[in-house]
Amino acid sequence: MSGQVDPLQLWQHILKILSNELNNDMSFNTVLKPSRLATLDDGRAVIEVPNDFIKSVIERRYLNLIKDIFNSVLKQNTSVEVRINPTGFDSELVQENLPISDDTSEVKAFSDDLTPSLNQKYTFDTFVVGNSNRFAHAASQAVAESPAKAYNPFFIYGGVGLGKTHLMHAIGHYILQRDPNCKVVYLSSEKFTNELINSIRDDKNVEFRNKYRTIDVLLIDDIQFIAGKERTQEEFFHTFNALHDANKQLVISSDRPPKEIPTLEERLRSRFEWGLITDIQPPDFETRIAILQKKAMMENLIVPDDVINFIATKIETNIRELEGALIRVVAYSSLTNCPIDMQLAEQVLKDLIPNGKPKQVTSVQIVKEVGNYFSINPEDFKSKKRTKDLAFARQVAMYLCCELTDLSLPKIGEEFGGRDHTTVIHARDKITSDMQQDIQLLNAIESIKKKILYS
Ligand SMILES: Nc1ncnc2c1ncn2[C@@H]1O[C@H](COP(=O)(O)OP(=O)(O)OP(=O)(O)O)[C@@H](O)[C@H]1O
Repeated sequence: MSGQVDPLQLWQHILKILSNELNNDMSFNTVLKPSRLATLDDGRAVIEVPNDFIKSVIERRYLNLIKDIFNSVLKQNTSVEVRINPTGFDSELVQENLPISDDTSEVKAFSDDLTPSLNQKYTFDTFVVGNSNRFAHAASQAVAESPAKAYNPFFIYGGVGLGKTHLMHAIGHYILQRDPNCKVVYLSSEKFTNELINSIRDDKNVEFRNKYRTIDVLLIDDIQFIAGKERTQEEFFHTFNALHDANKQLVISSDRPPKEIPTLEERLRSRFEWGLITDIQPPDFETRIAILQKKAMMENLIVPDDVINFIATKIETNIRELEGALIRVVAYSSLTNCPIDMQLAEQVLKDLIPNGKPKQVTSVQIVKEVGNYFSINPEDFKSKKRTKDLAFARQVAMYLCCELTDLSLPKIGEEFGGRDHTTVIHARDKITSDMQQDIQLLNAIESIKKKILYS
């Protein structure tokens, strides 16, 4: 039977099943998608992947599932081997030990042809409105209804994980729904900077300018990262003017208001203040409950009210963490086959300190405990080395820094040898996702956390 199968088609089919099974875009896109079925002979499948990291993740986590799918699709016992063969894969995947581009899959920037790539989940429909975000939500809707007419620029600021990106994407979706030909571009200011640097390097300034000055709606996230980058500010200033003069909509987000962004040129600051500035505050208890209920409903999860209340009481300041806690409880229940109840929730979330993150934890303590656990020298966390074990331990440590400290993402990057904040975002999201599928990792991280918090 296997002799008649087109490996390419078969692999596409298997990937499709895997994607459904895993119900997890991030692992799928980053680990499984960059792979191919090289040969299939006599019940023996060889899968090729671009690097050792992907190989080891597939072997550790997905091999049995892949085998099962082969068996059921081919109706014969199939052995599966994973091999490294970097040729023919995207060069980024091959060079890097980590198979991931800078963007998290949650928030993909647009592709080079400026096709918007917005997270499907971030719409107005899925956004829960409460006192903390009512104004930002209403203003976002007004902007989406009448781009470049209501408020231009529209500036949203607020703390980490409070829904700024969600609202920006919702604006993008809404505008595109009404006018699919509208050129809507979403990107982070970091991406803007990187593209600018590339354009300078490749002598493509004109192309860069034309690209950004011919769009209808520019959604630019995390503008605070252009602080101190003079050339980027200069270029963004011209982009801003060109778009604004042409009556195009600009939506800008930041973790703080324009006047508090250090080393932001005055002319940019004043432009950011031309339109409407609105903030998002941490959600109140009722909104946290509503967010958890909505999330559970969207994911078809049945979570008892007392567990929802418990999570909403434990986590007050960050909606991403709120969702993360719910996911952890649900993952733990499905991995251990225990029902979701208060006992389980208390066990899974016992290390969470009420009222947000414990301020006293430092990255040094985290690196020490993670290093102890994985038998890695703390110094190595800052190094350029990227051996498999070290890279993984570093991601765990970055994840814990996001969870347990108040350090900003760029600051965490700095603590790990000057790595980019997008690397930190990737580490955080990857470990969050891995924990949902790997009970051992979940337990390991719980035990490291306990050491950090209580010893
Ligand atoms: N009001 C809300 N209703 C439903 N989900 C929300 C709401 N606010 C935030 N979220 C969810 O919380 C998570 C974090 O939100 P988002 O990424 O938009 O935060 P952010 O403010 O852009 O954070 P950062 O500063 O880290 O970029 C997302 O999954 C988002 O969908």
